[in-house]
Amino acid sequence: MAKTFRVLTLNKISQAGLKRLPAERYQVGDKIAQPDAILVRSHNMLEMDIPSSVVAIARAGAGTNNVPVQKMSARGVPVFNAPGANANAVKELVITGMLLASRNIVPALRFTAGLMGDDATMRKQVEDGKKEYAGTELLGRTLGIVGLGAIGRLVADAAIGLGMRVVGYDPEITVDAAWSLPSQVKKAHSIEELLRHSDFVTLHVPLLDATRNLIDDKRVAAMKQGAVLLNFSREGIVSEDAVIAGLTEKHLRCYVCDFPSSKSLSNDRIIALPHLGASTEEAEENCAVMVTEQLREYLEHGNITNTVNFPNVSMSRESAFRVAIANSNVPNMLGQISTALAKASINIHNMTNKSRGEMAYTLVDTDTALPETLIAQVAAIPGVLMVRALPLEADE
Ligand SMILES: NC(=O)C1=CN([C@@H]2O[C@H](COP(=O)(O)OP(=O)(O)OC[C@H]3O[C@@H](n4cnc5c(N)ncnc54)[C@H](O)[C@@H]3O)[C@@H](O)[C@H]2O)C=CC1
Ligand SMILES: O=C(O)C(=O)COP(=O)(O)O
Repeated sequence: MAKTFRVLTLNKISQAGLKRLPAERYQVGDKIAQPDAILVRSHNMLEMDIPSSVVAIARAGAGTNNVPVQKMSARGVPVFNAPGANANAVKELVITGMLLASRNIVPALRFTAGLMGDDATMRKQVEDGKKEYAGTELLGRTLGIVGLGAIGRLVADAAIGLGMRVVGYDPEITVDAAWSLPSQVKKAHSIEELLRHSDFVTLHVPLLDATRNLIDDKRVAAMKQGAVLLNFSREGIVSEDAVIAGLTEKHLRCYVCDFPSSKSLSNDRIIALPHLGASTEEAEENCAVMVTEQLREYLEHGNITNTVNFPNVSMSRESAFRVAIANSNVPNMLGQISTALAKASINIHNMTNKSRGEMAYTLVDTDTALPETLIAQVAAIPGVLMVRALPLEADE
């Protein structure tokens, strides 16, 4: 009988994705014990005791700072995500954020909500009061984009469409990303250069040690007088105290973010949304479909696409017997693995091996099944982190 997989969900995952895990082979739910895999969105897993049964974690979204990636790497567990699957949703909210700030929409709505009297009285209050909320236009203003990945690129495109000038900064931009950038995007050579010239600054970088407090008091001071800062990345990328000081001194006009805090709620120059960046039907479906498909390929065949800690590795199945091995990227691992197989008279039909940083991953298809004792022997090779036998089921 085909092995069934147990998948624990730590957040609500779109049904469109869950449907990709067929009930004949997958038990999915928020109470699953001893899971093979975990599906998650923003649930904080950093302090969680992750069961040893877990062989994969799938984040239905972009950022994986809520997952203990290093700990999982040491256990040979890949952490999947859904690059780009929610980028359009975030882009649309960033454009919304610029418009909310530039047109003073939040205080204007508060004013409207406080209108009283009959319609004629209200009309008079509107015409007398509206001058308080006069704003500025985006056309011709400069938008600085820090991080030109999936979201940053789309924001650049949309802003150019609205007639803005765009300057970008991303020292680690991929070749593909650079190719797909609109040619109008000017390159800044440092964050400071970008901050100096931008009327709006939007951040689209992951939260890493290198990006924590990326916008601190010095960088707030380096921003243009009257600039608007937008943070739809992560709370920790911006020093909230530095921004609040900049707002108090009227150096900054407004801070728009997706991460409310007690300080931000009491500041009327801060527009804080409840982490809504990826909360659209489309983004939730895209992310869930992408990660469940990737997860299924991995659980059933060992193939890996889109993780943050493993290389992409895929091999088509020509034999019924496959073993997947995650190991430290150190010399002679492949030698030891193939020697163990040869000594057990197992013939290798096909094999692929790739590495990424400290992690290496190998798929070996064999002509005959690997006995349990041989699997245990391979697992015991120092540096081997995870071994899984993945026989092709009769009905596949
Ligand atoms: N508010 C929300 O609901 C959402 C927030 N996010 C956040 O946005 C982040 C970015 O998402 P994507 O664009 O999809 O990721 P991505 O991986 O496609 O792009 C990130 C870009 O940041 C660049 N980068 C890294 N370090 C940098 C630095 N120090 N300075 C400048 N650039 C740097 C990378 O080279 C890459 O091009 C995610 O990691 C997540 O934290 C993502 C989706 C939804
Ligand atoms: O994809 C991301 O990085 C996000 O921040 C989206 O988070 P969510 O899936 O909406 O909890």
